Amino acid sequence: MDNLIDIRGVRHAYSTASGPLPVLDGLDVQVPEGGFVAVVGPSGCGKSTLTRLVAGLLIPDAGEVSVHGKRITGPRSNVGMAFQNPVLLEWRTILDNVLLPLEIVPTKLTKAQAAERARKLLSLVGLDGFEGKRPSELSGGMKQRASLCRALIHSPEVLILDEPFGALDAFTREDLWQIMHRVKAEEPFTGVLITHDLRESIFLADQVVVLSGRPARTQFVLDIPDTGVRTLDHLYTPEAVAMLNTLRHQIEVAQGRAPAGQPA
Ligand SMILES: Nc1ncnc2c1ncn2[C@@H]1O[C@H](COP(=O)(O)OP(=O)(O)OP(=O)(O)O)[C@@H](O)[C@H]1O
Repeated sequence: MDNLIDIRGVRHAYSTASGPLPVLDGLDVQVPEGGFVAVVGPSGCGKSTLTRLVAGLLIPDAGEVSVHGKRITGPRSNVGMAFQNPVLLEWRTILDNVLLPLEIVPTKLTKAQAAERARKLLSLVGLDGFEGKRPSELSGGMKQRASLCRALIHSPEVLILDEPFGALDAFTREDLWQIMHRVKAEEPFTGVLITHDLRESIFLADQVVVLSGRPARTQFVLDIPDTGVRTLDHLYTPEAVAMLNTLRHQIEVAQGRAPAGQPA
């Protein structure tokens, strides 16, 4: 399968007052069309920097980032993004917040078609009836669902999720995971998920990439077998526990707290 996102041999350092800060050094991530890759790694290793590269907000010092075989040379509009903080605009209704990207990204949809699409997305994430509400009238999980709809409204080529569920309580987070599966089935996307939650990574993604400590390189890649419909019960199977142990060990290696090799 062709890779829609192809990151090869990327190196990058930020300029800081105290000199260059090397953040990435040997980053390789490939995401096939329709694929969903989770990126995990120690805090501050460069995960969000990776998302900026894919969005074209940052051009690497060395190596290549391409989407659909085209090298990225500047900001891309055909990307949908959702972050830990959903940042919805309080003076707009939920529907109008979801429609916001269409005011920036060119669209072939008429106003009526766009509104219909926004309503469909809101319904898909269980927010029927909330279209006319203001963000402050929604819970944290509901705001995050609205922000997911906003990220998808323009049918982006690439969906980037940077710890979107990180601030939610455990039960709401699990709800959102299941909603993500529903969304992916109805609105297929190619995505990159940044997360600190290993259970989330194996539940949602079809591949998990572990980054080393800073400057980060691709340290380990785990393919998650396609077992059909995933339910939360899958997280408690011996196979899932073994995958979580492998990933936990890799994180400890990345943190310099365990030697490379198989976990004991
Ligand atoms: N614009 C910038 N200028 C200078 N340094 C930066 C900039 N952005 C990020 N950094 C630094 O680069 C490093 C990597 O940051 P990044 O946000 O990519 O890490 P992260 O893995 O997403 O972090 P976390 O897990 O804590 O969310 C950090 O040390 C951060 O302080």
